[in-house]
Amino acid sequence: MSQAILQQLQQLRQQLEDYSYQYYVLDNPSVPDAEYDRLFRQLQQLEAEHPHLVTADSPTQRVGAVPLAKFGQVSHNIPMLSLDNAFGADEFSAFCKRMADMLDSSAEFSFCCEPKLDGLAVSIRYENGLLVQAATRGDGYTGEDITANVKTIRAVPLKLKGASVPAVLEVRGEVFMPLAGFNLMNDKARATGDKVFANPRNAAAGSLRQLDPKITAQRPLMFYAYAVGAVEDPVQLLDSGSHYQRLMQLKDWGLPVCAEIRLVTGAEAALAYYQDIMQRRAALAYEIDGVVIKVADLAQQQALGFVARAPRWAIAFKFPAQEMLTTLLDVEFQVGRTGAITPVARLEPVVVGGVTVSNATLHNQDEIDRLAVKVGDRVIVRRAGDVIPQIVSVVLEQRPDTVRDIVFPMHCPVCGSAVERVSGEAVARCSGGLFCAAQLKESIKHFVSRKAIDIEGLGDKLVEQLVDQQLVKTPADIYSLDMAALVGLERMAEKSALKLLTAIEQSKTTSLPRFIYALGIREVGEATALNLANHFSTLEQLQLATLEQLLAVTDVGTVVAEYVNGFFAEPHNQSVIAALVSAGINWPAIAQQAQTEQPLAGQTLVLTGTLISMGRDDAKAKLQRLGAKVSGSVSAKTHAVIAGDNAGSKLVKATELNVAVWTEQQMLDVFTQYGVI
Ligand SMILES: NC(=O)c1ccc[n+]([C@@H]2O[C@H](COP(=O)([O-])OP(=O)(O)OC[C@H]3O[C@@H](n4cnc5c(N)ncnc54)[C@H](O)[C@@H]3O)[C@@H](O)[C@H]2O)c1
Ligand SMILES: [Zn+2]
Repeated sequence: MSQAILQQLQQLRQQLEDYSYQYYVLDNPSVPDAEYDRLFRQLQQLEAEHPHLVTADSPTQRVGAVPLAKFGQVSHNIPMLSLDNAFGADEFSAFCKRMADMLDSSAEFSFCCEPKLDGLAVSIRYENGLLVQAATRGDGYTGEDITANVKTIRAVPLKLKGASVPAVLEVRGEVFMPLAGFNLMNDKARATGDKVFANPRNAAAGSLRQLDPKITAQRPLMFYAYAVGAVEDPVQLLDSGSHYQRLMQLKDWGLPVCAEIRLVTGAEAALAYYQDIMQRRAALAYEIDGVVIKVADLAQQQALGFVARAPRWAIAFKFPAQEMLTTLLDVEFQVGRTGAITPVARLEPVVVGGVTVSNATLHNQDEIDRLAVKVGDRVIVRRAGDVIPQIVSVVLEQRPDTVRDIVFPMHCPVCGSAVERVSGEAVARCSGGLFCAAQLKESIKHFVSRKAIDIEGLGDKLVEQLVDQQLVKTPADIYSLDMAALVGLERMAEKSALKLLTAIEQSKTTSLPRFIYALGIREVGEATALNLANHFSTLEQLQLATLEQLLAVTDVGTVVAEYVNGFFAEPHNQSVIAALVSAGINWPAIAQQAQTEQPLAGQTLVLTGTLISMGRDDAKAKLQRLGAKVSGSVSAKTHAVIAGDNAGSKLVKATELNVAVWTEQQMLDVFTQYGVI
C-alpha cells in the first residue's frame, strides 16, 4: 500500500517537474495550466493525507525553477514567492476564515484587489532612484539577471521621480504582453513563417528571457508593479499603512501600477470585485487568469506570515481556464457561402472559459501544417472572450499510436466539384460556383443583380424562398419557373408573379460582359468581365482559354487567371452554362459592339518619347482598351504617332510619311472622352 503511494507521489512529482521545466525554463509549456494545476492539486491532496511523506524538494514546497546558467545570477534577499490558489467562492471563504482564526479576529479585512496579470514576475532594483538591476523570479531565491532586457521596456522608468526616493528600492511586478501587441506580433510571424507564440504569457517570457536585449526591445512588453522587496533608507514611506498605499507611493515615483486595483472592505466586496473583473475580462487590454486578493494591512500581513512557497495573506482567485486539454476526434470540412472550405475540428467536449466546446476552427491547410496535428491527437484548445475556439498546439508526448493524417478533400464535400487553391492564397475553395448548394443563395443573388443578368423584382428574400423550396437548384432553373410555382410563394400575388415572369423573359437578352460577370467567378468584377469579353469576343473562346491566354488580357493577373481557368474547367459549371444558353439567354456578337463601344477600333497607333502623365505601358493598355492596335514602328498604315517629350526618329518618320501626330494632351482628351482615365 505505502509502496504504491510512494510510487504515485514520485510519478506526480516527476511529471510536475517536467512540466515546470518546459514552462519556466524553456518558456514553452506542453500542457495547459489547468492540467498542471490539476496534477498539482492531486499531489497536494496526497501529501495532506500522508504528511510524513512530504519532501523538501516536492513541487508543493518550491517556487518556479532554478535559473538558467546562461544568464548571470541575482539573489533575492527577500524571496519572491508564489501564491496559493482558490478555484471558487468556497475556497475563497476558507482562505478568509483561516486568516480570521489565526488572527483571532472577527473584524472585516481590508483587501487590496488586483488583476492577476498573466506574464512573469520580475524584481527591479533602484539605487538612489536609478535602475541598477533587474531579475526574474527563478526559484524564488536566485533569479536570472535580465537588466539590459528590462531596460528596453518603455514603461519601466530608468530613473524614479521625486526627491524622497529610498537609497535602495526593489520593485516587484509583472512583465506581460498586452493583447494588441501580441496579436500583431503573431500575425506578422504567421505571415513570415516565424515562431508563433501559443499565448501572451509564453510570448512575454520568451521575449524577456533573451540573451540579446535587441530582440526584447522589439517586443511589445509592458510592466505593472504590485509589491516591494528590499527597501533601505528610509523605509517609513513604504512600511507604514497599507499595501494599497505602498502601490500608490510606487505610482508617485513614476512606476506603472494597474488602474484596476481597488481597496475594498470585507469578503463580499472582494467577491464582487472578482465577478466584475471576470465580466470585463475579454475587454481588458491584457490577459489575466484571475484576481489576487491581498490583506491590505501591513501589520496583519506580518502577523500572518508565510508557508513554504506562498504568503498566507494573499490568494490567487482564479477564473475558469481559457485553455484545456482534449482529444481531436475528427476533422470535417465545411463549405462557406462563397465556396471557402474550412477544416473544423470535432473535439471531445470540454469546458473552456466556462463554456462547453466541441468544435474548433483549424482555418486552412497552412494552419494544419503549422500545428502538425493529426486526428486522435491530444490538443490544447483555447477560447478567449467571444473568439471562436482554436487549437493552439498538440501535446506530442500524449500522441496515441492510432493517430491518422488530416487529408484535405480534393472534391467539395457538398457538391463534388474540384477543390482549388490559387497561387498565394491560404484558402481552398469549391470551384463549382454555379452548381454548389452551399454557394447557391449567394450565386443566385449575384446572378440576378442589376449589373449582372438584371432581373427586376427578384430580391434577396425571394431568392431565399426559391432556394429553400428547392424550386431553383442552379441559376438555369430560374428560366423554367412558371405561374404555378410562383403563386405558391409567400406574398406573391398573380400580378407580381406575372411581372416577375416578364422580367425573367426580358433578362434573356443581355450582353457577353454582363453574362460573364453574372457567372460570379471569383475576382471577376464588371471591369474584368468587360476585358475578358473584348479580348475573347465569344463565350466559347473564353471557355477554352488557357492560363497563358488569360494572362494576356488587360488587367488579368495570376490569381484571376487561375480562378477563371478553374471555373471553366469544372464540368458542373459547364453544364449550368449550357442550360442557361439553351434556356434562351443570348447576346449580340461582340464585333457589333466593338464599333460602338471601342472608339479607336481599327486604328494603328505608335507611342514615342517620354509621357509625363503616365507610364508607356499604362497608356498602351488604355489605347488597347479603346480598340486601338499599338505598334512599335511607324509605317504608311499608321493612323497617328503620339509624341511625348524628346520624341526622336519616329516623329521624324511620321512627318516624312505624312502621318498624323498627336500630343500627349490630345491622347489624354481621348481618354477623358471615353472614360478610361
Ligand atoms: N502549463 C504548465 O506546464 C505549467 C507549468 C508550471 C506552472 N504552470 C502555471 O504556473 C502556476 C504556478 O506558477 P506561479 O508559482 O508563478 O504561481 P501563480 O502564477 O499561481 O501565482 C504567483 C504569480 O502570480 C503573478 N502575479 C500576477 N499578478 C499579480 C499580482 N497582482 N500580485 C502578485 N502576483 C501577481 C506573479 O508572477 C507571481 O509570481 C500554476 O498554477 C500553473 O498555472 C504551468
Ligand atoms: Zn461545392
